[in-house]
Amino acid sequence: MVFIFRSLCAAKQIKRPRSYLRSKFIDSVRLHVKGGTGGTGLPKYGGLGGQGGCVYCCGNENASLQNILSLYRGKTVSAGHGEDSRKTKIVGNPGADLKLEVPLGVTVYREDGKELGTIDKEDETIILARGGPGGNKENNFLGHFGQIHHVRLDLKLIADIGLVGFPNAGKSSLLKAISRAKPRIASYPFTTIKPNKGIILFDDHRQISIADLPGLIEGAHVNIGLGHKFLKHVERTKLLLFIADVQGFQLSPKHPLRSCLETVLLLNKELELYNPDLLEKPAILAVNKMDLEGTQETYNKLVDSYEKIDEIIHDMPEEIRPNKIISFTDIISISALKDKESIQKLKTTLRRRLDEYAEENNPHIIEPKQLLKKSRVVLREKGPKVT
Ligand SMILES: Nc1nc2c(ncn2[C@@H]2O[C@H](COP(=O)(O)OP(=O)(O)OP(=O)(O)O)[C@@H](O)[C@H]2O)c(=O)[nH]1
Repeated sequence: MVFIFRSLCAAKQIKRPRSYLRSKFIDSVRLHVKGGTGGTGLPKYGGLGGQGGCVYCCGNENASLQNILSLYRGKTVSAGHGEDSRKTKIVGNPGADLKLEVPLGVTVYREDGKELGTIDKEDETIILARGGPGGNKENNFLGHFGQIHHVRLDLKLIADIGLVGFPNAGKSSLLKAISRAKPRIASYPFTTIKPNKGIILFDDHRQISIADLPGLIEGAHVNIGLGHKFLKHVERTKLLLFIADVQGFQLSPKHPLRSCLETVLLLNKELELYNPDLLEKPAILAVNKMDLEGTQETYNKLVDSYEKIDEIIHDMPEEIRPNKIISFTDIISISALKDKESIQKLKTTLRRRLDEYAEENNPHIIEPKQLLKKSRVVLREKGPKVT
């Protein structure tokens, strides 16, 4: 009997997924938060009870939602109670606040769906539950309970560039070649199971962040694979970098082999089905694995097809035809593994396009010469008049 039990356990052990598969990326956490109760006042001497502490969250680039979950799973996150007023200490001390450090990009929602705010910068703070007021004349010297809420912390990665591609296209290889990230690379699809973020460094110390979003496959909109689970992370990126294998993509032997053009159209369609607004973002297409033989011809054909895409799209089968076609600002051929020059070219293009995007979207960024001109005009209009 014991033998059978042990062998069953052993069998179970073998079936356990590998450690990297078990290490989950957590991008949403629910918490029960409770502000501290206010301390009791002392009516005889007019003594005031201390205010209850607050629970709040604060932005920290190095924090993760995993940490919060491991600390507070199944527990109530409570701040300290306010101190009662005593004869020797007529004004009670306030209760201790409780600070939760959260990664940048976290949006906080209350149980009623109300959005409390988003943390985009280091040290930005949102109060999750306020402490109750301490006892005073107005409340008959009885301290009040603090607020109690169920809140959801929802993380959307903040990265300048979102890397979008089907499995095995070479996303991890590109991320490794272009940035300092060390993603897992293997010759079989679905190696990447959680988003990876890397930083592209330039010689003049400019840094651009890039996020690799796994799990996107043909049919993700009907929840095949990881579905659209990670696509929410694309929403906050400024630019989309599509990556496609020049040889095309086949999900499994049961599925049709998609050509490179079909792959890009399918990616386009999956994004459209998730959120059509994503198609408005500037996008660049990188065609990967160009070191393989006979790929130049396929690449040339793809570029030609994209030039007259509005004409040929009607001949495409409906399952791969998007309603709106993304217009790529650039189509670049690369080899993430073997051609450093192509990666450098891609890096420069990404930077140029991001700079253009910043200029268009941030009117506060202006050239020094323009700034001087502007301030002269203001001075002439509003400055002291010389008579
Ligand atoms: N010949 C060639 N092979 C490449 C190139 N880039 C990536 N590969 C190979 O393609 C396979 C998949 O590469 P990954 O970087 O893991 O692809 P991925 O898109 O991250 O795959 P998932 O993790 O499944 O999403 C690996 O065997 C790589 O060695 C390239 O430029 N040339």
